[in-house]
Amino acid sequence: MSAKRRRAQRSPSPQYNLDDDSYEPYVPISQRRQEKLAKLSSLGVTAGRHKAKHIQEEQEEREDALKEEERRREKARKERTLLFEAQEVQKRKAAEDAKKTEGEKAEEVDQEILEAIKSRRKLISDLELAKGIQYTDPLRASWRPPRYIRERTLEEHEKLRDKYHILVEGEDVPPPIEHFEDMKIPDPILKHLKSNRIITPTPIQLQGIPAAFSGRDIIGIAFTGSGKTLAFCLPLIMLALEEEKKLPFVRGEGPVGVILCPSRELANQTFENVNTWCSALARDNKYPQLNSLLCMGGIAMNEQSHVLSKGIHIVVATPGRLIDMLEKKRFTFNNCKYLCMDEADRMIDLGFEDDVRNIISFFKRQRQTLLFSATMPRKIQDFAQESLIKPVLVNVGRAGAANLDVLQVVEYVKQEAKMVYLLECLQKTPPPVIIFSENKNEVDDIQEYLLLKGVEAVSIHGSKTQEERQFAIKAFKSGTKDVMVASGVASKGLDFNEIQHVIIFTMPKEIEDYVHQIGRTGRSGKTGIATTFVNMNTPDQTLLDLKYLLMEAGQKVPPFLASVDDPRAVLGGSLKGCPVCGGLGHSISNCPKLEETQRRQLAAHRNVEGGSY
Ligand SMILES: Nc1ncnc2c1ncn2[C@@H]1O[C@H](COP(=O)(O)OP(=O)(O)OP(=O)(O)O)[C@@H](O)[C@H]1O
Repeated sequence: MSAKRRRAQRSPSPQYNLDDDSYEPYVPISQRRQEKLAKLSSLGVTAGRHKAKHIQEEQEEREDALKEEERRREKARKERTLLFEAQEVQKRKAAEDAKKTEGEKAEEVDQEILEAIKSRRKLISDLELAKGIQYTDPLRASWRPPRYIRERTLEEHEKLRDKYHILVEGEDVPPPIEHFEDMKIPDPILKHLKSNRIITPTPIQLQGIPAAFSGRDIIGIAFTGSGKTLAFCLPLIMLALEEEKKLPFVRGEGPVGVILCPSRELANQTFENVNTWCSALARDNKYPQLNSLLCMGGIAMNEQSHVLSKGIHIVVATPGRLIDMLEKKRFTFNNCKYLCMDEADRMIDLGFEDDVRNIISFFKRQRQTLLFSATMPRKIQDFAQESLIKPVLVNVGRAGAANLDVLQVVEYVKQEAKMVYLLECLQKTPPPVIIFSENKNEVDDIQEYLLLKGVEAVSIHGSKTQEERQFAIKAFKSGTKDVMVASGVASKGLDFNEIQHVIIFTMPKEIEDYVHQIGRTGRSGKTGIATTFVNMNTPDQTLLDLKYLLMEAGQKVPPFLASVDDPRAVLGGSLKGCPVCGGLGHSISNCPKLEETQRRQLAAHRNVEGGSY
């Protein structure tokens, strides 16, 4: 083989081998130049776009950063302003506070406490609450004042109220009526009242009775012994009479209304009054017999089975037994439309509030609600106003003021000298006399001492049996016994005839209790004396309450009492009465009643907690 042929076999020429990968076809220079140009120009545009995008992004980032910075600055500026404002407010407040007297500051604290304790549930039934029932108008009544009274002007009504020192609040208050004869009361009752020397209405009656006859809810406040019982019993008797006339009651029907009392003694006394007036009515053949039921602890219900076997018109009750009877369905409140609470401030405050709510939940229809008392602190009045429907407030004198027919004597008697001085004190007037003490043991000690000294004395307090309590009251009322020694039980509402003298052996902490206690004398327009022993053991605050009460009633203030300074006056605060208990000598922040309430609530709370284990 020639050398030329062998070279050709080992290394073939690239131009001729078409299967070789490295083969590149020939492209003319002009075409290649154009293609390069196109490639370059296309590369240039993309880079421009990328670049523009990049620039825009950078720009946006810068703007965002600027905005962020601006926001931070604004926030800081605002914070600085708020801080500044807060500092300014603080400075202003400090300056204002500096200007305020200690008294004004104390008043602010009192206001805060009052606001805090104000939040109470309205006195409406759970059923009404659940169904969202809200009555807006008072019950309709068929009674109307006589035409000539309706035709009087509002000024004439107001003049009459002024004449009797009656203050009223409320919408469309019914007119006052000066004579029982104009109230359309049935003749037999009028005659009976007359025979008991009840001839003209007292101020609470002349405004309270027309308002109640008109179907209005009432908050009635008038001093002790001013005839409130008739003012709330008579409207119920009239209502029962009207219902009975429409359709006579048969077994299982009724009652039309209920009167609630805080103690058995008071319930018993009110029941006797209602019975007397109903009997007076039934003695006249023109009128039907109205049946009333006394419903309170301590009496066997079978004693009353004869009443339960007929229709019942009126129930007078203490809360506990009433709830028991309602739960046992001995009668129902399906058609009950009158609820009255005597000594109402006590009923809807300490101790009974839950019972009252429970009782209200048995009502199935709208009712007329009446609250009566001699003492009614502002806090309770406000609460009551909220719970009633367009109530009429009838106020005779300041709520919680003492009866002006009572001569109040306050004496400083050392603790160890009290018993001996008591004997001397008993000589001031002829019997009957009531002696009050706050403490059950002290009541027993006093009675024992008096019995040893030959004084005919009986006693009542919460630890005595019902029989003992009833015996004591009967013996004292009938005049068999000259002196009754009692704890607070007997102070509220009991109407003993002709009591000449009340001796308060231990001054109660709450001034309301004092007002009720001295109110056992000076009733029904008669005068009486109240002697109160105080000494080192009587707290200054109680002495202050007493001092202001004496001043208000225009009574002599003994020097030792006059010398008790009021810290509020020293601090320059206002001397308004306490809204919780009505005491004039202290503010809410040191109210003994509030302390007592809190103590009870704490105790109740502990009991509940204890019970859950
Ligand atoms: N219009 C009247 N005229 C004369 N005496 C009356 C009149 N109304 C009631 N009384 C008599 O006055 C006395 C006191 O009445 P009542 O017990 O109703 O007073 P009160 O205002 O309820 O007192 P308290 O706040 O102490 O319960 C009773 O003996 C009663 O018979």
